[in-house]
Amino acid sequence: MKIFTSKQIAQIDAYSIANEPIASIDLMERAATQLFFWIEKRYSEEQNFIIFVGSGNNGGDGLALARLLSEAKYQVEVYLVNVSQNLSVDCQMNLDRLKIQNLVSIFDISNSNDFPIIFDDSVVVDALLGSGLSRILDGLIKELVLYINASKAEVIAIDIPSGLFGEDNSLNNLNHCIHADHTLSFQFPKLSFLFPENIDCVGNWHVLPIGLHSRIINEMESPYQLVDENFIKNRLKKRGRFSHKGNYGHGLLISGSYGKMGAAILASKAALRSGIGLLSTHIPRLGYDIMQTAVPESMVSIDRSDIIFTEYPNLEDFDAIGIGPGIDTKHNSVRALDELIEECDKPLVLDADALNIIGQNQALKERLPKGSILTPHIKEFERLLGKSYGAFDRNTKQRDFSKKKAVVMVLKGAFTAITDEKGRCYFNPTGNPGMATAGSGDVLTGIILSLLSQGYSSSDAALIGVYVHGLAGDLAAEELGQEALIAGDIVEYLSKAWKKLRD
Ligand SMILES: NC(=O)C1=CN([C@@H]2O[C@H](COP(=O)(O)OP(=O)(O)OC[C@H]3O[C@@H](n4cnc5c(N)ncnc54)[C@H](OP(=O)(O)O)[C@@H]3O)[C@@H](O)[C@H]2O)[C@H](O)CC1
Ligand SMILES: [K+]
Repeated sequence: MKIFTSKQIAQIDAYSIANEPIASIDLMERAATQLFFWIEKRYSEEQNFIIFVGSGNNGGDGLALARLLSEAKYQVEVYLVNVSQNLSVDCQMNLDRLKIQNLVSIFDISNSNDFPIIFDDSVVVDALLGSGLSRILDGLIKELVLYINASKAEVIAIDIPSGLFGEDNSLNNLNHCIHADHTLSFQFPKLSFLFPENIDCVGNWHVLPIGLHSRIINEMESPYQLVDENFIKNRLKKRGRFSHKGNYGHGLLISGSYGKMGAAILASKAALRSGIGLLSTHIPRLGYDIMQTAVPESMVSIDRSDIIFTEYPNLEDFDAIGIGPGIDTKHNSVRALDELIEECDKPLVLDADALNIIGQNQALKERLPKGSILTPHIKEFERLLGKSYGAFDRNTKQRDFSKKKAVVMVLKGAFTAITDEKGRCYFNPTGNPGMATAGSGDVLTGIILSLLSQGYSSSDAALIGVYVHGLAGDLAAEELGQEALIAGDIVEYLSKAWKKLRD
């Protein structure tokens, strides 16, 4: 699913109104009806709703919802905060309709003495401001937002939590935005919902389709996309009946150091559980017995050093290379990585300590082979590209870097962001907080190495790898719970995850 900016969504609205065609008041009614259906499924008629309404079309949605809820016998009170004095045309029309219906008490809020008592068991609907937000909140509306946030009542935000921008919240104070339990967003999620730092504002978000025009949605370009299962399934290659292990590539994984052999084991197992034909794992000498015992399916390449990575085998023999998990950042490893980056003309995935080394040696960053995949978490990302003002800024940096260096970058976290050499950004929906556990990243590196070795392009290897890694984590968490989940479980559940994708 493409993700559009608030400006683009306004254009899509206008196009739909002109070309469906549909009157804007009827589009608002359609939106409010979808809100009503969502609420009706979850709350009994005894539930009382306090709906806070602003002066724009977001407020109009709230007023139309108030009418539909009261018609269905829900208890509803409406509080109108006439922030900019003039109501939008459709907001005014819905206010008039609500007054004519005469079932709902409507109160004005002109100062903080007018704020109602919010009981813990009320449900608050936030229809103060939507995508028309043009500046950060201040004055009465900020006070009201703080007041709502201090209550224990459940909060449902319409379209977007009031005060939150659809894209860039770098200069925003997130404490001054509504903290919703649920956000009901029309047709598309907003870009800002996909940035982990906004999670307290957005809560659980749900997309409500309102039938915006498909032609404009198909034609309008966006660099942002939210991945789904079909998107991934369509990228999978068939495994032919007559194929043999030579068809699925030979990968080289450079991983592990004294005390960190677990990283090499996890990444190797993950590669082998993701369809690779042959795997060689290059490890320091003292890890030999451990590796041969724990992962007999992998061949072993031994470093001259007992404890760290200082050299690598002839790269000619391999289809792809993965380097980083547990290699440490000692002087000789830095030198060996430097040499490898200089020489490597094979698809390459760099993770963990390989990224830390590059972060400390910025010249290496300039020499990354085109098509390389970098898989940092946020700390590693900052070491590579510096601090950011916020998630949007960070995402822009990531896209720019991918484009400038023609590399794929995977910023790991909730909604892992994958950027490609065209500056496009794909957000991954799978995964859960239980996967924030030691070794989880090593597993991802193994999966991506496996896919690269099988001949997938860098961007497909990253997209499929991140998706299946998250899916395996989700399937594992379903059975084991998030707390108990360890990286080895992600490896164990890869088989179920791949099967699900092959169904
Ligand atoms: N997506 C869809 O297809 C549909 C969306 N709908 C709903 O419409 C809103 C967007 O409505 P819009 O009227 O454009 O915007 P808002 O309701 O957010 O409000 C705009 C007014 O608020 C003022 N404003 C802006 N920022 C602030 C602020 N910080 N403090 C106070 N007031 C503010 C703004 O004033 P300006 O001075 O900036 O002009 C406007 O007066 C969307 O979110 C959906 O909920 C449709 O119902 C159906 C289709
Ligand atoms: K809102």
